[in-house]
Amino acid sequence: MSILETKWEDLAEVKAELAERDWFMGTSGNLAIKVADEPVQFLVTASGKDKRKRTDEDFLLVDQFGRPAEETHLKPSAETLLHVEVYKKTNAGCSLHVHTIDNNVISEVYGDRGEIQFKDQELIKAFDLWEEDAVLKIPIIPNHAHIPTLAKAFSEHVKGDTGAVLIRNHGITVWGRNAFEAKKILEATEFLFRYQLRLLEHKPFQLFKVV
Ligand SMILES: CSCCC(=O)C(=O)COP(=O)(O)O
Ligand SMILES: [Zn+2]
Repeated sequence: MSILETKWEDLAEVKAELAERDWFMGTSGNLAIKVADEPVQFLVTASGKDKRKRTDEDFLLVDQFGRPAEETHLKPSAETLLHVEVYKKTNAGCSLHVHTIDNNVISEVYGDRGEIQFKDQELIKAFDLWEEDAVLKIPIIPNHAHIPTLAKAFSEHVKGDTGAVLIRNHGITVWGRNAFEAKKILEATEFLFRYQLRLLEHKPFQLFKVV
C-alpha cells in the first residue's frame, strides 16, 4: 500500500469508530491526517457529507493551505483551516473535530472563563500529565462564523504536538502525533466532560470551585 492509501485507511478506521459512537450528528465533524511533510499535504473529510457512511469520496488530499492538491469535484471541510493550523504549527499527524452534546454543554457552562480545568482525574494522563498535582487546561474559544477568524483564535492555542480546543456551542478539535493518539485524546476529553456534567448534577457547588 502507498503512504496515501495507508493514511486513508487509518483515517477511515478512526471515522468508523467515531461514527460508532454517534459523534457525527447532522453531518457535523471533520477529520484530517497528514500524508506528507515539506510541503505539508493532508487528507481531510469532504464537506457536508454524512460521516457515518463509508465511500470512496470521504476524503480529499489538500495542500498546506487547505486547497485541493489534485483535480476534484469534492469540497474540503468548511473547517479545513483549523486543521491547517495544526500541521503548520506542530508535528501532529492527525486532527479530529466532533460536535457532541457534552462538549457543547461544557463549552457553554465554562465559556465565560475561557477554559475548563481538570485536576485529580486519572484520565488527564492521556495528555501526558503524570504529576500528582497536574492540571489539564482546555481552552474555550468563541464560535466565530468567519472561518479565518475562528482559525486565528484557534491557532493561539495550538502549541504542542498534542492538544485540544473547545469551540463554544460548536464542538472540539483535538490533535495528536498519530491517529491513535488523536483518538485517545478525543475519548479522554469526552470522558472528562461527561464526568464533569455528572458531577455538577450531584455537587452543583463544584462549578464555583477554583482549581
Ligand atoms: C452541519 S455542522 C456545521 C459545520 C460544522 O461545524 C462541521 O463540523 C462540519 O462541516 P464540514 O464542512 O466539515 O462538513
Ligand atoms: Zn464543526
